[in-house]
Amino acid sequence: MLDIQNLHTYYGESHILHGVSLSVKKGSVSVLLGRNGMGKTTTLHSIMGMVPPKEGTIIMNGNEIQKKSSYQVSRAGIGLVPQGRRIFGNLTVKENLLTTARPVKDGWNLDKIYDMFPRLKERETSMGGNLSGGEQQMLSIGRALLTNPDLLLLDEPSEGLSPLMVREVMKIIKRLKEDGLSMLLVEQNLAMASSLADYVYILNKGTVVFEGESEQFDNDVKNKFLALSS
Ligand SMILES: Nc1ncnc2c1ncn2[C@@H]1O[C@H](COP(=O)(O)OP(=O)(O)OP(=O)(O)O)[C@@H](O)[C@H]1O
Repeated sequence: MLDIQNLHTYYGESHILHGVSLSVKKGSVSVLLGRNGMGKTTTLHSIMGMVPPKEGTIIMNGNEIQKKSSYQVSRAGIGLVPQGRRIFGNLTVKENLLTTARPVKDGWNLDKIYDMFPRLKERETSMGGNLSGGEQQMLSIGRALLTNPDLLLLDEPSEGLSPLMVREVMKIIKRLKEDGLSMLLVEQNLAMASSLADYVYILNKGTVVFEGESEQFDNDVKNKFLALSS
């Protein structure tokens, strides 16, 4: 579904991604790991056209998108749940959900989102800025789903959440996976990453230093490439 080859991305003169290649198969979850500052968010932003790459190709459903703007990438079928959630604080929950929605026959609609996240229905008229971190994460996921993406990019969805909320978010992502949604997940929470991944990539200084099936992502790999164990 998504195939990235040899991506080079810069911020001004700073060369951040050095030839990143990765892919997401239809209906599967690829997880992108790496310590802080290694280029995970930059990879997602490059895919979304927010920080366009200088070199490389990004193919989504057979079409090259590396030169498209963000709204075109969204129309090409990619949704983003951004790091830090990026909720519109001065819009209500319902407005947050509908502002970027793109209805599709038999796709996600407001009722389906409220079935999946009953808490958002209860808080429909609350301002986005007044929600808890967990509620904002639900809202951010719901907002992205309402663009009816074929592929969902999630940037550290567990960041800053309580253990209880991390489990909730994990359940939601599992359910989306069971429903067949393709996802590229950036995560620092190794337990969450391990339980959701079909395929794992590890980034180090803008280069993929490990890739493999989730079974190959064992403690040796974690210790060697992440200097962490789960
Ligand atoms: N807007 C920017 N301008 C200049 N440099 C940036 C900018 N955003 C990120 N960087 C730099 O690019 C590198 C990669 O950052 P990136 O946010 O992609 O890392 P990350 O792996 O997602 O880490 P984190 O988990 O901390 O978000 C870092 O060295 C960072 O300082």
